[in-house]
Amino acid sequence: MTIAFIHEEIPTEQVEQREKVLSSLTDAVRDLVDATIRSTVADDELDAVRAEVEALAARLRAAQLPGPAGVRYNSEGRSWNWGNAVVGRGNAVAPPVDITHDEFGSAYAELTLGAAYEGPPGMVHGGVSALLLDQIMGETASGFKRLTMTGTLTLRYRRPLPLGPVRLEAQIDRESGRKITVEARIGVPGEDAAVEATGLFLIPSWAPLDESAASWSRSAEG
Ligand SMILES: CCCCC/C=C\C/C=C\C/C=C\C/C=C\CCCC(=O)SCCNC(=O)CCNC(=O)[C@H](O)C(C)(C)COP(=O)(O)OP(=O)(O)OC[C@H]1O[C@@H](n2cnc3c(N)ncnc32)[C@H](O)[C@@H]1OP(=O)(O)O
Repeated sequence: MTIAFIHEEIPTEQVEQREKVLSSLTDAVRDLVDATIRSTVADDELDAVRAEVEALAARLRAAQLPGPAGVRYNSEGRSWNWGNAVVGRGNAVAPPVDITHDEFGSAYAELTLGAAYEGPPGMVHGGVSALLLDQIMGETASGFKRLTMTGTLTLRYRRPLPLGPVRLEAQIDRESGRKITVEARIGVPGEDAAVEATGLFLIPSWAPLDESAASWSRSAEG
């Protein structure tokens, strides 16, 4: 197994320009996903749209990475993970979340979950809540200054969470050596939590305890 960050020497300004353009495309694709789920147009119209979508995919495939997007960084300390399943700016499958880190050890996010994230009728899928919680908790544990991986995630689903606006909050509860315990919750803004989470995040034994991003390019062999 190898976990490696990719050093790519692209100026930050260029990364940010690309990210802006890519994010707009991603938003449009998310809208396409929502429109597809909720469309009631006739079957032949669905078929005509499919043909156009296939043509668009072919245009994007004109130049492709050989595999997933990975996590990349430049020597100015800018990193980008556009394929990430939760926060990837190029990933329309990812919920539209933007996490704010208050200070080291605490974070929050507010977003709206639409039809693409449904589990029980009209409710957020429990796995989507877990996905969002795992990410905000992982980022909180890491603080972007050390590599952390989810070891154990415990969730308590207290009440159904309706689709619509949601708020996530996370904070570090305690730390001991390579173990960081994070508490988090997701719910309707201003209401009691729908899901409460406790997670044990681990700094892998092969990773430094605290290090700047640049040296995380080393690999784990195991
Ligand atoms: C180049 C720079 C780029 C810059 C990028 C900037 C930022 C990007 C970086 C980070 C991003 C920020 C945040 C991350 C955001 C989101 C998080 C996403 C989270 C994930 O999506 S992540 C995928 C799911 N996750 C896994 O894929 C883990 C698979 N697994 C392993 O990789 C190993 O298993 C590991 C590493 C967990 C442990 O391995 P290890 O060798 O380090 O530790 P070892 O086994 O020796 O155990 C030492 C002590 O931990 C205890 N322990 C071990 N495992 C435990 C467990 N699972 N639960 C509870 N306790 C556990 C033992 O019981 C012992 O305890 P004691 O010392 O008390 O005996």
